[in-house]
Amino acid sequence: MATSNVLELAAGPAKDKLIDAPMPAFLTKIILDKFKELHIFDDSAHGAPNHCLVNEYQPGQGIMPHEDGPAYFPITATISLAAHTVLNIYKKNEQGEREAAPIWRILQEPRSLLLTTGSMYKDTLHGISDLEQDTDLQSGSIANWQLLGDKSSFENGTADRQTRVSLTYRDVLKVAKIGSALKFMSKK
Ligand SMILES: O=C(O)CCC(=O)C(=O)O
Ligand SMILES: [Fe+2]
Repeated sequence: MATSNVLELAAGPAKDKLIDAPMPAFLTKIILDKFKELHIFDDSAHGAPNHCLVNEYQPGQGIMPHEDGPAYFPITATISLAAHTVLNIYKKNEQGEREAAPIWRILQEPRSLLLTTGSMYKDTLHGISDLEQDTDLQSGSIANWQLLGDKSSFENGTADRQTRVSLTYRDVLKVAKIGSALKFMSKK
């Protein structure tokens, strides 16, 4: 599958561990205040996100269905910039395997915020198809159709993908202070 370009700032030495480092101002200004105002991360381990993934998707690029997993406090805040996409949500069957067809499609508008939490975080997978155009955009097929800010861009039922940048904010549960992280690395 054609996938996005990813910028990961302050990734940790172990996969599920974050090296404690401040996020750059362009990822925190305005946005983190807004999250506070909306009480999004009030109950999370650090009371605020400590990690942000920046993904850039060209038309035709997507991301394989996956779960965000237990390394994070179970809330994901995704800001979409520049263009829309359609996020496919998949349920797991009794064996814990992903069902073939998505159960919901979520239309993420440019400048929108999507929060994934609760059973949506724990019991479903999400992915973005590697399409150049989204089709069947209408109330019967898009779960959040009634919540859209500007339906006019999607009213003919199709929308060409354009370059989209997403900011995915999460609270990584395990954080290594930089001092102990350096000790850890020098032991190798
Ligand atoms: O770009 C998106 O909106 C999805 C990204 C995502 O699922 C992730 O980073 O875990
Ligand atoms: Fe994800």
